[in-house]
Amino acid sequence: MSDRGLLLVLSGPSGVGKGTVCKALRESMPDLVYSVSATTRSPRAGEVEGVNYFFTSKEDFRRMIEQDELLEWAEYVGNYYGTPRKFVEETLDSGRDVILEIEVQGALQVKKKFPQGIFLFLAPPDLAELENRIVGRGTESEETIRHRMEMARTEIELMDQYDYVVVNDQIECACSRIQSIITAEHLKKERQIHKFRKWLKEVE
Ligand SMILES: Nc1ncnc2c1ncn2[C@@H]1O[C@H](COP(=O)(O)OP(=O)(O)OP(=O)(O)O)[C@@H](O)[C@H]1O
Ligand SMILES: Nc1nc2c(ncn2[C@@H]2O[C@H](COP(=O)(O)O)[C@@H](O)[C@H]2O)c(=O)[nH]1
Repeated sequence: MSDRGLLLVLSGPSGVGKGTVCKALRESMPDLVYSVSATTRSPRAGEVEGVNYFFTSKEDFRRMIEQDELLEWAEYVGNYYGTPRKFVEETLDSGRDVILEIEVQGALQVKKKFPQGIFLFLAPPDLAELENRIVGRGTESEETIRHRMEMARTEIELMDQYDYVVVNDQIECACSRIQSIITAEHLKKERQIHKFRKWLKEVE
């Protein structure tokens, strides 16, 4: 039993609002550390290297896979996305909580390797609203939107593999639901550590 930080995995279909909710959450919980992913996708207008993503060539991404530098990775709608392992492990070891904002295939890989993580599925109020949000963001071509919506139907079927499903109806509500979950998980962990220390004393 250790005092490592909590690993939080925020996942869900494209356009549901993961990035938006995660930003609001980090503003209200400034100690929460965001894991910046690597991707082979091209930057969108306004995206900054090392802040939004580490923008990487396919060749470098393959090298990272071969050298086991990624905690998880997935091919999603024609691009690769992955979580740099070392940063996550070092941050958790330092006792701080880390949040990953990743798609579903990757989240389920993390769950296998790291079952003590907290897995949150951010769900849209309904599919029509999800499509409105992806279209409204104005970053994707019609073909990519179609492909991401197809992925969304499969992803939503996997939501019962998560610890929590949080509906993103309103940003502030979704954010405060996640904050309550994090607080409850911290209390749970403290109780477990307390019980473990008590047990250690008894066997000493
Ligand atoms: N609760 C909400 N109500 C209305 N619009 C929202 C809500 N949450 C997010 N949005 C809007 O939906 C769009 C998609 O949000 P966002 O980019 O955060 O989604 P995402 O899940 O991170 O997408 P992706 O997986 O493609 O990166 C944005 O334009 C955002 O402003
Ligand atoms: N499996 C992973 N998925 C990731 C990671 N970083 C981001 N993502 C997810 O990919 C899709 C598409 O992202 P976009 O920025 O092109 O819209 C989205 O669901 C992201 O959350 C990662 O490291 N691993």
